[in-house]
Amino acid sequence: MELSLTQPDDWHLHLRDGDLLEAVVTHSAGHFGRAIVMPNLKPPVTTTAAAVAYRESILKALPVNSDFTPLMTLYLTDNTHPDEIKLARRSGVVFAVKFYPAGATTNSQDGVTDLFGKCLPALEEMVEQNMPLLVHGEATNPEVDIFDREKVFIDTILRPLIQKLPHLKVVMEHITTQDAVRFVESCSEGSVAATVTPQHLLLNRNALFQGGLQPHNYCLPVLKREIHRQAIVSAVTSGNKRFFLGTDSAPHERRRKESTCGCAGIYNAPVALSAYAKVFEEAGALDKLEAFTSFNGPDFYGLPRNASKIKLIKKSWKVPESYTLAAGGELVPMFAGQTLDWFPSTFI
Ligand SMILES: NC(=O)N[C@@H](CC(=O)O)C(=O)O
Ligand SMILES: [Zn+2]
Ligand SMILES: [Zn+2]
Repeated sequence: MELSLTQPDDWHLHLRDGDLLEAVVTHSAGHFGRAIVMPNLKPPVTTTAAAVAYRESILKALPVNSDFTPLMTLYLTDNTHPDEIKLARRSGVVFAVKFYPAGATTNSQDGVTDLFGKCLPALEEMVEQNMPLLVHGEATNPEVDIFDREKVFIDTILRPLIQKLPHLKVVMEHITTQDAVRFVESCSEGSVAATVTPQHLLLNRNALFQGGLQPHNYCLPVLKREIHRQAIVSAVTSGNKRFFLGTDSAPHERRRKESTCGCAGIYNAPVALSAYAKVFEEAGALDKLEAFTSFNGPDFYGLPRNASKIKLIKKSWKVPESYTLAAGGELVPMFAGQTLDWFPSTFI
């Protein structure tokens, strides 16, 4: 059996820079037509000039003949000036602005400390420019239980934000809870949407502790209870246009994952399409897969759907145990060493 799909895009991707960029970009470019590239580098991509330069280095790292298109983002800070948003829109290469609450996740130290106090002028300009705000939706108050951070963020930041700026386009990234599903479903289509990762569709929090601590299953927002996983699966397989593919593929070297203070992030780019196909197949909803992978994202962003197609072939393949980096070191992918059922062929 095989499926032919309009070429998918990845609406949430970490490509990093330097050696890591060289190592990972081929995996994303092999399957996806475009990707929204996250700006949480060190230092973060806070200006259009930096986004343009980062885009150049991504294009340089691509295999020859690849027509993969990176869609760049700006990293919102307390000091982002509305003029920077205008510049971003005018550049034609920046497609969204990313809101990291300061301290919420990897490289978020320079993120926002007070959205309503500091960022309203920039957000109002984003409404003007029809520039989406992409949100890492977790409360950062250390007293909030880590498993409740998404829900508390919705109640304290996201709902008030949408009430204040109903015309702001918002993507709640990597949703992990039934609360987020309900919230997104309650908002108007075309103004609020969500991306969903393979790990939050296929794993629950038991996967963090199965047979011992499993650092390669650690990402933020952290995996949740089974009821939440099921709610997210129902949402994406229902065909609701508000949900679309965003892998959140977030490579960290093995030594940084297998460490006394391990980094958050799962490297899933090599397995993402196989993993999504598994979710839809198990839900008996393969007919809804293409909208999730290839239609809902571009429709939300107001971009054309891709013209080319890819094939997913139903045959077993073994995920490599690791990928070796040119400069030494390794990346361990999601489902390392395991067998998956759907094999993504290159473009047809
Ligand atoms: N998801 C993660 O656990 N990590 C991401 C950051 C993010 O998307 O929050 C990273 O950049 O490593
Ligand atoms: Zn995030
Ligand atoms: Zn991410």
